[in-house]
Amino acid sequence: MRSASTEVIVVGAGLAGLSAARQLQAAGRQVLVLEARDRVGGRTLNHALTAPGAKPGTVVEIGGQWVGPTQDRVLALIEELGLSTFKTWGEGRFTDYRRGRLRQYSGRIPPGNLLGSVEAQLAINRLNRMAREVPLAAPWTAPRAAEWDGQTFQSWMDRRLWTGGAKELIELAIEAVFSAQPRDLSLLHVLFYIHSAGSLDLLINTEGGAQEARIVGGSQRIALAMAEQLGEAVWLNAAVERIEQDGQGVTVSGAGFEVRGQRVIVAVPPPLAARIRYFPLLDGLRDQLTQRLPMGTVTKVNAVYATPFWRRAGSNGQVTSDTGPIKLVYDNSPQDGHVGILMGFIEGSEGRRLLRETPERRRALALECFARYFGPEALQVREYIEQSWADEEWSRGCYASYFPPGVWSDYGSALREPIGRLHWAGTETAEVWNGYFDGAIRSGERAAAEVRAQLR
Ligand SMILES: Cc1cc2nc3c(=O)[nH]c(=O)nc-3n(C[C@H](O)[C@H](O)[C@H](O)COP(=O)(O)OP(=O)(O)OC[C@H]3O[C@@H](n4cnc5c(N)ncnc54)[C@H](O)[C@@H]3O)c2cc1C
Repeated sequence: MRSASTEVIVVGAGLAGLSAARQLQAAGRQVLVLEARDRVGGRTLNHALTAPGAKPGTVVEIGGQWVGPTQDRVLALIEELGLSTFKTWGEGRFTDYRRGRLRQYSGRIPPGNLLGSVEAQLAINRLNRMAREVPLAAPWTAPRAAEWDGQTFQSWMDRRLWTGGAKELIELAIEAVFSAQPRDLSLLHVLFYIHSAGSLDLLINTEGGAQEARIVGGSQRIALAMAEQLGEAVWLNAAVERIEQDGQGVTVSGAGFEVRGQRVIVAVPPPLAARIRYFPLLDGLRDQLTQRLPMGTVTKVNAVYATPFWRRAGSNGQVTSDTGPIKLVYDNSPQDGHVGILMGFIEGSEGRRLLRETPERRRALALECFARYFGPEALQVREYIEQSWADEEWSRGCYASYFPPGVWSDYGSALREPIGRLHWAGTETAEVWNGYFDGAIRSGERAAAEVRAQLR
């Protein structure tokens, strides 16, 4: 039995947990991070390429990867850790595939869909305005919270959007941001998320938005660098099963380990937090909240080629499509482009539909999409990497939890509120950039500040 005693125990070595631990250690506090997996980084994960022609050590991300403007905490952390970023590849024309037609275009508006694009932009402006009315700390106190949390985003689209083109574009944006369908999401949650990021434009744009830049060496380096600084304060293969509070402190345990501390920060996604057993029992409101925060569904596909051949044809590698399973594609090649990588997302309903398919069938369907957008050269793949996040024991979905109708209104107050010696972190608890790296880091720093205020 491995055992230890410390001041603060952090459950989860994702960006939230590691940021919390880092802050506490910097403040001179004793801290121990317990991580279920045999690695740190949670929803960030680098994959070392094995494709012939790939330089040794070249990685591609199979979890989260981008950072962008206004994500100030993650950008500052990247700098503090001595890491750097590079721009997402954007030179060349965009590709749109719709109703069986392939078109390349420059600028932001896909051709042949002018009315739909104009209506979609008006809808985005309207959503941005509505979002500003949602208080980030307490979305359920928005003046129209009852109305907005009483409907799905799909109901709003059905009432407000007239053209098929606008419906398709807005639906694609929702799938891209939440890896869920408009029918799954509360309108209030969509508005909260937009305000949390700043605007829907910031959420969906590459240049000037959340997809603007990548991290040299892969995004998992942020977590790896923090874990290196924390050294022996991070225990891997330590899945927390039980958290027991008493008058003097708290005992956190799992198979083969037990740790005693003063405070605990639980920095795992809400559905995973619900799988830990708590003594005394958590109150019903908190437990029912975590029963109602499902994770999105996404499989991320990276296909490696000898060269980024689409660039020769004037394409920037970015695709929007009405035909799945991959409806969004990016050029994910390494910074120097010595091999080419196309990355596609299988999101929401498409992702759910393919969960029970064989890996061979998923691969065939994914490559069929790349070939549809970039021609038969896209079948000459040197390495194919797919990551299904719903199948991951310690994530059970991605990009993050989402709020169905009514959850913010009836349960929102239980999201961050500490319970005795328990504090809650994780990107799902963030006010700013909820669901993103930046939100995860902010949540960890907020939880660390809460704990510091309690420790004598
Ligand atoms: C495919 C994909 C693409 C994404 N794209 C982006 C992007 O481009 N930009 C962006 O900003 N964000 C992106 N995201 C979201 C981003 O990755 C997350 O918001 C962020 O990494 C969450 O960090 P976290 O620390 O809150 O949670 P996590 O990373 O989930 O960390 C939680 C940790 O807790 C551990 N854990 C769980 N249960 C237990 C337990 N019982 N005991 C011990 N440990 C436990 C887990 O193993 C994990 O390491 C993406 C995510 C995915 C999957």
